[in-house]
Amino acid sequence: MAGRHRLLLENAQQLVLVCGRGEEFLLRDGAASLAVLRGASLVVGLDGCIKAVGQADVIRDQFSEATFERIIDCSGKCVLPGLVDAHTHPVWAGDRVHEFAMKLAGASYMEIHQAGGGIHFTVEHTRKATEEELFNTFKHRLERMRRAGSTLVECKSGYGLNLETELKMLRVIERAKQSMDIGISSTYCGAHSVPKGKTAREATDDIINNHLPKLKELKLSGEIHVNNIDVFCEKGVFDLDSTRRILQAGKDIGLQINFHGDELHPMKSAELGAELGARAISHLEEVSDEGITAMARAKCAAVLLPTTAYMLRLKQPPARKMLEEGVIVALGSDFNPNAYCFSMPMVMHLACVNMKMSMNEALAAATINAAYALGKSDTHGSIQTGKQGDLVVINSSRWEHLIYQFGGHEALIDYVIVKGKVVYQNERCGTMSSY
Ligand SMILES: N=CN[C@@H](CCC(=O)O)C(=O)O
Ligand SMILES: [Zn+2]
Repeated sequence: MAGRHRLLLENAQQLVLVCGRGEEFLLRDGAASLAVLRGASLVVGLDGCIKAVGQADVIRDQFSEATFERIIDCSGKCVLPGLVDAHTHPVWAGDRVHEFAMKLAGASYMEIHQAGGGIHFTVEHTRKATEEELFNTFKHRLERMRRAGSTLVECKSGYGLNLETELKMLRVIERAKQSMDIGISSTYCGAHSVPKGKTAREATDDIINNHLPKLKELKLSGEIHVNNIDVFCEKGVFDLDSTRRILQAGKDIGLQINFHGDELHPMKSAELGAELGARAISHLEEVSDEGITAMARAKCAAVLLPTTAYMLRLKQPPARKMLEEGVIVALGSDFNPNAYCFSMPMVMHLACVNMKMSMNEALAAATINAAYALGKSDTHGSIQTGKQGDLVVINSSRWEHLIYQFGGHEALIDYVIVKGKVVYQNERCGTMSSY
């Protein structure tokens, strides 16, 4: 194949496809036989999509007449799909390090929340922050996530709780979507907590009667493209009935359902999500056996958040039971002022050690399954001809080192690539060439 192409990654020791047969997700058995090529190369076209993947000599012959904007010799290195972070709260102002000290001293998440801290502390600061201030910190956080290998990130609003600030946050997310080389799935999370001065019912009515109609209007005008709707379904926050009403109203305006459920108390969130056709439910530390069965049957992804369970010393979600029962298990960093972690490699490590997932299962959960949770596994989450050229190159002959070396991702990751463009290059690989 002649012509001009964007990128050739050549002669990788391991090229981790993740899926070998175009799967939209991987269950336990699929993850066990993760698709990996050895001595392989891949080509990304000028449109940012993968054009060919195969043995290095075959690709060399097939593209002997072609030219490339960039060629990277991956001898001794591994190529993986860009990581997908299925759950983050990255737009906010204010510093809650003092609450970390309180939790270390024994205060619970909900004790701090009910005392007016937690989400409410962040809401106060986010309402006061300007859109520019929020964008600048958000941009920096996205760059740190990308530096750790994430190329598609789910980003929530939820620190406004009033229409004005929720829209301010969603505009910040939209601006990053349009201007940064990283994939973003945006989530309206106006039901992240009950705002001070309102009851849960009043907040629910405000969201359904005011927030969501405005979002629909802005979607039609093309100003803001929100993908998902989220609710913190929790004792003392939004109960099952309010959650149902809000999620259904969001689904009615075309949003995918992806919400916080069964985190601190068994709320039957999983059963509700399966009933409503939720794309994903996050947390699930307190999920019931019936909820697991319902999620598996409904192909509703479980987005597990190891850093929050670790940091709050919660009981771990029953990941092994979910995998045995055929649930699609995905991972997210849950980056937020309560769980301050940007790194999906560390999330995968914690999922293995604390949730007893295998490294294969953790990688599938942080790639194809996380993409599925965001409704994007047709374009992201595995290395396959036609999919977006989002890739991570590590300087190790075994891909598992990305999980095994806890906190080692900054030394391991040589290149992060989005749509075939190198968006991060480790300084050990020389200076970044401009396109
Ligand atoms: N549980 C609710 N929401 C976030 C925490 C948000 C915050 O504390 O600021 C979570 O997923 O853990
Ligand atoms: Zn969350």
